[in-house]
Amino acid sequence: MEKTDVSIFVSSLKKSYKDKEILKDVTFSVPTGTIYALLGSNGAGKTTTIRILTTQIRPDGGTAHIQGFDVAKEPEKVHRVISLTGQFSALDESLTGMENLLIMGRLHHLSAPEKSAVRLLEYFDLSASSSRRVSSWSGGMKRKLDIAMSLVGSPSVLFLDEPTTGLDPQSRLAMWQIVRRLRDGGMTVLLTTQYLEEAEQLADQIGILHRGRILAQGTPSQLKSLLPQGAVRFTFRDQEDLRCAAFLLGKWQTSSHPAECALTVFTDGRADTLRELFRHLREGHISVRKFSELSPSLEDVFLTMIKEEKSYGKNKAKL
Ligand SMILES: Nc1ncnc2c1ncn2[C@@H]1O[C@H](COP(=O)(O)OP(=O)(O)OP(=O)(O)O)[C@@H](O)[C@H]1O
Repeated sequence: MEKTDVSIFVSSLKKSYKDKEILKDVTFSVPTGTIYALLGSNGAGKTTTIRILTTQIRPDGGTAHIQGFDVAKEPEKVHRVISLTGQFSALDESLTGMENLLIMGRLHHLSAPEKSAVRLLEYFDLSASSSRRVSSWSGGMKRKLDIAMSLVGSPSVLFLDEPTTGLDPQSRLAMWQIVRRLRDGGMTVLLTTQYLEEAEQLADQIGILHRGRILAQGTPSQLKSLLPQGAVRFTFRDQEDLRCAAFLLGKWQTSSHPAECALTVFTDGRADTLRELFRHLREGHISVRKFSELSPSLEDVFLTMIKEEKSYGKNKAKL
C-alpha cells in the first residue's frame, strides 16, 4: 500500500468493552502536513480512537497505520514518529518549565537537552516564565508547555486530545495559532474536539464521529455542501412555538436551535417553497419573530447528521 502522502490511515476500526460497542466502523485518512479534527460529542469514541492510534489499547478489528507503520504490529516504530498530548497533563508542577523540558530531553537521549529546551520555550513564548514553578502558571501556559514537551522527540505526527478544553478564549486562540504553525512546518496533526468552531477554524478536514461511526467527512465547505442550499431560519416567540413549527414543517429537513428559539429549514430556495412554509406556520397560528436566509453552518451539518443517524438507528431496530 502506497502511503507516502498519507500519515494516518485508519480502516474499519472496531472496539468493544464487554458487550458495549464503542467503535463500530471508523475509517479515515489524514494527508501529511494537514490538520484533521475528529469532531464528536461526549462519549462519541474520540479518545478511544486516539488511544488505539497511539498504541495504548488494541483494536478488536480493522487496521491503522501511522507513517506506514501498523499500530498493532509495529508499536515501537509508531512510537518513534508520534507524540500525544492528552486531556491529562504530563507536567511535574513542582518543577520549573525549564526543568520539565530538560527531563524530557534526557528521556529522549538528546545530545543537547538545554538547547532544545531553550528553543521550545522561545517557540511557545514561555521564556520569561521558564524559571518559575509550573504550579504558578496559568492553564493556557501549562497547556502550551504540555505541547512543547510532546515535541521534544521531533515527532512527525501529533495527536491532541481536546487541546483547548477548559481554556479561556484568549488561550484558545493562542493554541489554534500554535497548531496552525506546527502544520505549516510540515507536521501532521490529529485533534479531537467537541467545539464546532474549533473544527471549522482549524481543521483542513473534519470527521464527524458519532456513536462509534464517522458519519461524514471532508473540508468544512465540503461538509456544508452536503446539505441542500437555500436554508432559511425562523426565530419564534417561545419553545412551544418552536416545537410546533418543527412538527408542522416536518416534511422538510430541519435543525432546531432551542437556545435561540430558532429553527433552520433546508429548502430548495424557491419562492413557492417559502410561501408554503409561511402558509403552514400561519395555519398553525405561529408568529415568526425573525426570518433570514442563510447558507448551512457546520452546526447545521452536525445536528442534521446526528438526527439522520438516530432515525436510521430506529428504522434498523424495527427491521
Ligand atoms: N476502559 C473502558 N471500559 C469501559 N468503557 C469505556 C472504557 N473507555 C471508554 N469507555 C466508554 O466508551 C465510550 C467512548 O468513550 P471515549 O472516551 O472514547 O469518548 P470521547 O468521544 O472521547 O468522549 P469525551 O469527549 O467525553 O472524552 C464512553 O461511553 C466511555 O464510557
